[in-house]
Amino acid sequence: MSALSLVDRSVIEVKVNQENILNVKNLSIYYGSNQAVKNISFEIAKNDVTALIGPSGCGKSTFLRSVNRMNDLIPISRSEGEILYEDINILDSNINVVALRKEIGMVFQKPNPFPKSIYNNITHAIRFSGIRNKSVLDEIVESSLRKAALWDEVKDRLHKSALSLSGGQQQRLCIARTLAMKPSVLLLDEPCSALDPISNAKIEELILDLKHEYSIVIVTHNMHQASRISDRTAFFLNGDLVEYDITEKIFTNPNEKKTEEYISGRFG
Ligand SMILES: Nc1ncnc2c1ncn2[C@@H]1O[C@H](COP(=O)(O)OP(=O)(O)OP(=O)(O)O)[C@@H](O)[C@H]1O
Repeated sequence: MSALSLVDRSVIEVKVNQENILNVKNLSIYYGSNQAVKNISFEIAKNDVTALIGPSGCGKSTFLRSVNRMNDLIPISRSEGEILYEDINILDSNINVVALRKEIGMVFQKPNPFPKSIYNNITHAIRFSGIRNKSVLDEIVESSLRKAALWDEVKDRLHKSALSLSGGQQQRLCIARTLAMKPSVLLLDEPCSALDPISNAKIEELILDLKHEYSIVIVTHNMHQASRISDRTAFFLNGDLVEYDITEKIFTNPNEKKTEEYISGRFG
């Protein structure tokens, strides 16, 4: 038996005992009559990095947005099925969406800091929720920026505009802003696609660090990125979940021919 297969087995054994944080059951999502996600079911493990891959338009972002109900903002969107988070169906009409988005935070493709200071970007939502004590806010700002690996770069200019930061720093600020809400799940929609290779590497390093504390779901078009940072990978095609498995398996020995064709660059 090769050393690699021994490693694979131990990885799989650990994962089997892992707790799930999200349980997707028979989920379908429509925009008017267009069904963008087709009756998918899978479980997302706690403290894993789960990558969603697949060609453009296959439903990755639609699925990701449904996990913190961002699709609610699109009037023609509707969904069927369930996404269970701690046994609560996120899609229920009586869910407190504001509270849900604190628990399940989202970072978008393009860094979108507020046109405010670095400090105020972090504290904006927290102050809104009623926390005004300066030393508490200072502590949250420092710990969030440290977790996002940005503190050392900005600690001397917290009151400067966030827009003065580089693209990569802005994206880490957006991650820090999300972390400040103390989420348990982080949804990342192509967070590196607008960034240079060095910023990209920093975000990947950060994701690997954050997964000890958070469960992370990331949409990426970058196959190398998915294989470098994720524990499990879900391959979407035309709204179907074609295959979902341990990342190493998907990238070395997928079950489905379509998965193999996609990851080897034959389409998409
Ligand atoms: N706001 C919207 N209104 C109507 N249809 C939409 C909307 N957003 C997405 N769709 C449709 O849903 C389907 C899935 O799109 P989605 O953006 O989820 O795919 P994706 O896999 O994330 O693509 P990409 O990799 O290009 O971001 C596509 O047919 C798309 O046209």
